Amino acid sequence: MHLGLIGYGNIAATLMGFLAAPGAPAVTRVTLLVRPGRAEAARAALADHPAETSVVEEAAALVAAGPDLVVEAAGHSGVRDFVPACLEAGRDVVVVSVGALADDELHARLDAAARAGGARVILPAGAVGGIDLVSALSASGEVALTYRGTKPPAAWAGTPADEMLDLAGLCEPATFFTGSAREAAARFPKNANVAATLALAGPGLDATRVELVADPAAPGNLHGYELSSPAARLRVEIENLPSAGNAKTSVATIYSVLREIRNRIGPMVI
Ligand SMILES: NC(=O)C1=CN([C@@H]2O[C@H](COP(=O)(O)OP(=O)(O)OC[C@H]3O[C@@H](n4cnc5c(N)ncnc54)[C@H](OP(=O)(O)O)[C@@H]3O)[C@@H](O)[C@H]2O)C=CC1
Ligand SMILES: O=C([O-])CC(=O)C(=O)O
Repeated sequence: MHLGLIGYGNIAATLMGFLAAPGAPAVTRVTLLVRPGRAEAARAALADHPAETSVVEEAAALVAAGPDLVVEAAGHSGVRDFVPACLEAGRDVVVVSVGALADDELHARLDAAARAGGARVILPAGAVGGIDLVSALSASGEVALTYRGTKPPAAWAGTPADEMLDLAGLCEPATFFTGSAREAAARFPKNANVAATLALAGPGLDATRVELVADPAAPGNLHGYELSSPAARLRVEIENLPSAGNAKTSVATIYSVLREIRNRIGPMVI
């Protein structure tokens, strides 16, 4: 497979490591799209990678390279800047920064671009699980979903939580946000993508209730949710290991992207 990758931060670099490991999906070529001025550093970092790699700085160059699948791992602005062009050119895109779709205008733009190009936007489960059931149950009638995201204080650094709490001095759990998934995704673009994923699979961005918590005793990044529907009730608690390169991002997110790649290559999808 020829993989297109947008962004070269924690997720992309860790993913490239996974793809270099024995038994990895057969990605033989990677075209990486980075911001202008970042290409040299990315080229140097990937010099020894077993796949054939090239680094470009414009969406047109990524599209021209002809990747079989594109993965966006560049945050909400990366979705806005580069994903529409990939879709219009007929490339399916795994959008990791799902919360970007909380912007209705961008959501509609992606939808139109995908239709125009005959391509698909693939929303991975990311750091959360059970999306298959949430999505399936959304057809069963009225669905209610409440999500709680709990992370250690350091994972909320640089977010609005910084202004609301003394993160470094926190001695007990503090709930600093309650609201809709749409609001959470917009205000916490690096931490509330999971809320958007659950909402898009389930009752929608405005109906999904979200609580965000900083907890100095949290053993990792915790994602919990409760769903009730006419067909089933569901209670999920996930304890995720933060990734080494970014405390905000759980490692499971990167395995989830790897799964999307594996499912595109192998004969069986699971
Ligand atoms: N679905 C899910 O469950 C999850 C989704 N996420 C999403 O994934 C994103 C990436 O996570 P992670 O890799 O850990 O974050 P990092 O901050 O480590 O990496 C983000 C990278 O994206 C690059 N970037 C930012 N804007 C653009 C742009 N417009 N064009 C190209 N590159 C850009 C940055 O480049 P530069 O160095 O130039 O700034 C940086 O290298 C998060 O921001 C979050 O939105 C994260 C966790 C879970
Ligand atoms: O990786 C995580 O734990 C979840 C996350 O940051 C997000 O939802 O944006």
